[in-house]
Amino acid sequence: MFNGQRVLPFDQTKCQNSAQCTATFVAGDSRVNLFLGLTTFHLLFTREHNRLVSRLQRINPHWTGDRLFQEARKIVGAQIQAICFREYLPKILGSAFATTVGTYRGYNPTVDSTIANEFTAGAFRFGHGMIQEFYPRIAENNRTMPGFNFVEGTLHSDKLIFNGGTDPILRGFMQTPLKRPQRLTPSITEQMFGSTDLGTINIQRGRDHGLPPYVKFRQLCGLSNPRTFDDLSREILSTNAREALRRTYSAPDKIDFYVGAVLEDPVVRGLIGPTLACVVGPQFARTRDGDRFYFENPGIFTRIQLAEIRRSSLARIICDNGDRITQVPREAFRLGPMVSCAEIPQMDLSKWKE
Ligand code: HEM
Repeated sequence: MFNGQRVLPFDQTKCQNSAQCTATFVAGDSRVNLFLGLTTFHLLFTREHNRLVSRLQRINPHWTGDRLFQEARKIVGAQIQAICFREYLPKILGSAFATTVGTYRGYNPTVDSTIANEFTAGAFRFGHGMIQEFYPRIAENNRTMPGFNFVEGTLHSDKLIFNGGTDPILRGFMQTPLKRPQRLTPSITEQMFGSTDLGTINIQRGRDHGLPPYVKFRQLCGLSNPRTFDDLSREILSTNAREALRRTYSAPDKIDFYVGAVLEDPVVRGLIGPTLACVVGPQFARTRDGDRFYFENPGIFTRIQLAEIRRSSLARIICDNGDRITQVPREAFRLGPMVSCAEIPQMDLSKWKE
């Protein structure tokens, strides 16, 4: 506990004396302090782990500390997978979800679940286009309170601890629409990276990693092979964007994968274009199908426990682990009327009684 909040452990090396002390958290991923939103989600899932441990301890008083830790860890891993495959990916991939991820058919030991270079060095960085310039914060009873510019929210975990905790940030997220189109915002092109910028870094990283050009991915994904920049007009609708490509590249086959891919308009009911969907979807399918511990693989949980995991949701995680959240939209990733947390389904942990 710190300042009345349940927080992560502090990085002691960043606070050797009170005069030069920055509030920096440690977590399983070194990016935990990168952005207040990300820090908030690290906090939520750590709190969920501890919440599950206390509940499971009441249900199974004979379990050892180790057993409680491992069972809670297993459930949180399953909840994250459930949120990823049932709530997040369908919204990112829209109509491409069924064709690129599809239904789960059990563990397949021949599937290589490691991350593809083109996914991490290029495709999944589409998320950089989702970053917004300004994040509103919303207090209890829907009162607005000062929000923060993206850059103010980076590497500033102190703002979480001393400035209202998780809830105003979470309410702001749940009630702010996505940015469209998802172009890189000035914070990350002009402010955060000194003389370079995140778009440039992504392009250069793709080249470092030897990613083939955008047109090669189009071919692999069954799209047309463009001879002119206007041949891209089915996927890149904006004439301004095609004009900018024409000014920047000598020919369509010179376009960097990252640039062409993020300029595509989204697939039906999705948020990314067809070339990105064709790299992102199959990656998640392999991550799932080649994972013996994927939560829906028979034998990982009992059938009754699995039914409970399927009742979990990001909205429920927010209700249970925010500082004092009482209302959420039914689906945390979708704008909608705020309903009482009492209306959000929750797991019945008595199914873990032994
Ligand atoms: C919160 C704001 C974010 C910031 C400031 C940020 C910044 C960065 C930076 C500096 C890198 C390293 C680039 C390099 O050296 O190649 C990176 C990598 C990456 N980012 Fe982001 N990012 C953010 C959000 C996101 C989001 C929302 C996504 C996806 C949905 C994403 C996906 C990735 C991926 C896949 C990599 C490559 C990771 C790896 O190869 O290990 N990022 N990001």
